[in-house]
Amino acid sequence: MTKTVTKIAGGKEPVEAHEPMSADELAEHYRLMLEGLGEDPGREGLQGTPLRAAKAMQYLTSGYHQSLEELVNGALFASDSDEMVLVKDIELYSLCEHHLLPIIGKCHVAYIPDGKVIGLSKIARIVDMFARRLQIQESLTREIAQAVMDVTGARGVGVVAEARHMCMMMRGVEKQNSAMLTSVMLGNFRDDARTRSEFLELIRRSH
Ligand SMILES: Nc1nc2c(ncn2[C@@H]2O[C@H](COP(=O)(O)OP(=O)(O)OP(=O)(O)O)[C@@H](O)[C@H]2O)c(=O)[nH]1
Ligand SMILES: [Zn+2]
Repeated sequence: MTKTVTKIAGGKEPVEAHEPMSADELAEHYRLMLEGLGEDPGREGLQGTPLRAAKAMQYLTSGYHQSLEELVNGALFASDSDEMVLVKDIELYSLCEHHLLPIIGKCHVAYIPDGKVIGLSKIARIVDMFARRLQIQESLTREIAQAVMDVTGARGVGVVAEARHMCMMMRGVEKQNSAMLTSVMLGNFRDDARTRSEFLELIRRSH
């Protein structure tokens, strides 16, 4: 396996990383992992598992290979609205970079346009692009906010994420009811207390 410098799409700086493997190559590592866990990868129930798991993990980290530009695909529309746009309760499925276990929750994204609005679905796609990487919730929240800002040139962006970490529930401290809340406010969401509280108030409402 050669170590190369790969530009991770969407990241600000090129990061040093390995070239990704094919699903078949990655499956071989899953097969070894099963052996390492004392399992028999040859038994009937596990025969397709290494390749299945490899493909699943590739999908769950496919956000590394997406670019914001392709994802937005030009879906920006001229608008003179300067009212807040909020997309609430976007499902969030990510993987924690410490344990490779799921982070499950939801995310609320708001922005105040400055001349253009973005296609509604694209906000959810931006969330998925950063969620489908190995993450900590703080970075995930910040990357989503910054991407929405960069793409829309908005006056401000607010992102709140609330999620449960399987590494805290299934193992470790085994806390089943704790959730982590993170928020990032940019532009006038940061500078203007009224904008921020309108956002937080809208999130709190059930409809
Ligand atoms: N800040 C932050 N911490 C996280 C996130 N996901 C997992 N962690 C924490 O990362 C830490 C890793 O700590 P370590 O002591 O190295 O790992 P560990 O022995 O598995 O820790 P325990 O989970 O406490 O058993 C733990 O406290 C996790 O709860 C996240 O998104 N943000
Ligand atoms: Zn974890």
